[in-house]
Amino acid sequence: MASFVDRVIVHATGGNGGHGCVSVRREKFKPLGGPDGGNGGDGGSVILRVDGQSTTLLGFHHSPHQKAPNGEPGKGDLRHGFKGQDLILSVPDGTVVKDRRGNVLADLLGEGTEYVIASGGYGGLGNAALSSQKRKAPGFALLGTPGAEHEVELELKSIADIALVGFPSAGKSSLIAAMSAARPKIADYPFTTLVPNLGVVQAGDTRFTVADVPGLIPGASQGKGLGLEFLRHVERCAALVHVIDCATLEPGRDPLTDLDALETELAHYAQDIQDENQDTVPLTERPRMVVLNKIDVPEARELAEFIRPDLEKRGYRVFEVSTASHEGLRQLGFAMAELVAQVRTEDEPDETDTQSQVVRPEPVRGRRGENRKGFTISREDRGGEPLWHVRGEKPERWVQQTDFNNDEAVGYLADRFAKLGIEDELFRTGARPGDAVLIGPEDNGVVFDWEPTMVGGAELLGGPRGTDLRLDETNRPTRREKREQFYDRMDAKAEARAELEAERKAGVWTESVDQARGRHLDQRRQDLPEHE
Ligand SMILES: Nc1nc2c(ncn2[C@@H]2O[C@H](COP(=O)(O)OP(=O)(O)OP(=O)(O)O)[C@@H](O)[C@H]2O)c(=O)[nH]1
Ligand SMILES: [Mg+2]
Repeated sequence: MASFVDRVIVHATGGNGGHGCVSVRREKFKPLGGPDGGNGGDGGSVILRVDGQSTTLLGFHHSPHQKAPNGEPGKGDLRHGFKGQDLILSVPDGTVVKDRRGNVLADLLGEGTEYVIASGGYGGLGNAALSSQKRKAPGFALLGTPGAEHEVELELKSIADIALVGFPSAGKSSLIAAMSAARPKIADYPFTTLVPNLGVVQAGDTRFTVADVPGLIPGASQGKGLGLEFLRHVERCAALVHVIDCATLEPGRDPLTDLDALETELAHYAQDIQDENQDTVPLTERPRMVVLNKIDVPEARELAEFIRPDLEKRGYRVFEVSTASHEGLRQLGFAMAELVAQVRTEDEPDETDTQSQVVRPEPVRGRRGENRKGFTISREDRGGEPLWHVRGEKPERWVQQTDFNNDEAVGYLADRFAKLGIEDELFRTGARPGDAVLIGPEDNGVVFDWEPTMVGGAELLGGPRGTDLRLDETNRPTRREKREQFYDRMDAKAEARAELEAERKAGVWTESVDQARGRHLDQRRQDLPEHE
């Protein structure tokens, strides 16, 4: 027996980004023509998209693992790698996406609505894109990052204007088959219908959808029969139609008891779900009608006529039909159309309902405690030694992009870290050179021995943040010292002058100081070559 598939687990893996390429242009007479390695292409994403043609999640039951293609690596001569194509998975309208803990991630309503389960990795830059004024010919390229990997649970909650509810074999599938183009399986055993069938009915100018859901039995809200598996489908329908079998020969069953049993189950279920969907009309308050089926059987017709007044007293509109002879179906169709039109005018759809939208998972950015630059540093102990744990979207991605066999690439990574301020932050939080630094998650990160020299900023090494050894070593004079030096100089000059004057007076010199300077300048002028 086919199993009831409207809840499946999907393991989605985004495609890996292609690696960037390292290449140098070759040209005749130009031995080093500059870098020309192309970029890798981004990996494809795994995306769910609501498709009106799709009615079941059965496909995922058979192939739960879905992987989008990888991006192609870049090549020389500036050829960039192709992007991996997104893998679009068609899902029925009303698919709910949950994580493995049962939290709702997205509720896909409306044709074309998308949800990205696992995004593809980034393609790596080639050495052409990495070249800059300072780094003219990079001997490295960035690696592509791996695609994201996520496991989600998909759950289908059918959306239709009207849901047919009733005991197994009441004739729900027969009814939808008689009124629409849907061709569900019909058979004389309970639980023939395992997956909901949707049919489109046209009555007059009104066109509406009807969902035929699996049969309901007492205890369903506690999980009996197919239990909650299908009560879910009723949840999204604007109106309900009770289909009641008037020809059943089962002991203990008659139309009124059946109806009570159905209402009790719905009420139980409604209570359970009401907390979740507070903005929708409660299940028990949705408009409903009663269809008494199988009146082509004489006893059934009698019974139907007999109980009709009772039902009407309870406030239901009642229709006696036979899906076999098609008796009463026309009136039923118009009554359903009326009901639908009434519901539709009551709640005009908001704009968001008609527009298809793209739902993306929350970006990793802005995690709690992260600083403005997008990373956190926390101190952990590992065997008595401190371990500085760095988390953040950027630093983690940069590590993934680095080819650790290439020193130049490692240097580039170090530059990026320093630029982001990780270096400064490590100093600030009290890390010491030689300490272990873990970047990324515990199980999948990269551990470095921290060597600030490698990263620049080595001069900060000796002292704590705010002090700089260079400052202590220099002897730039203060203003006061400068003034003192000036006076010293002046004094010395005055002394020398006085001494000279004294010597001149004593007759050691035959000319004054000024005369001597003038003579000296004349001499210099004569020595200079003539200008032409
Ligand atoms: N005589 C008669 N038999 C009917 C009529 N409608 C349905 N049946 C029969 O009732 C049986 C059950 O019909 P289904 O339409 O499969 O019933 P269902 O409510 O979809 O049942 P589940 O899918 O098991 O919940 C089938 O053998 C039908 O041929 C009717 O109007 N008259
Ligand atoms: Mg059925």
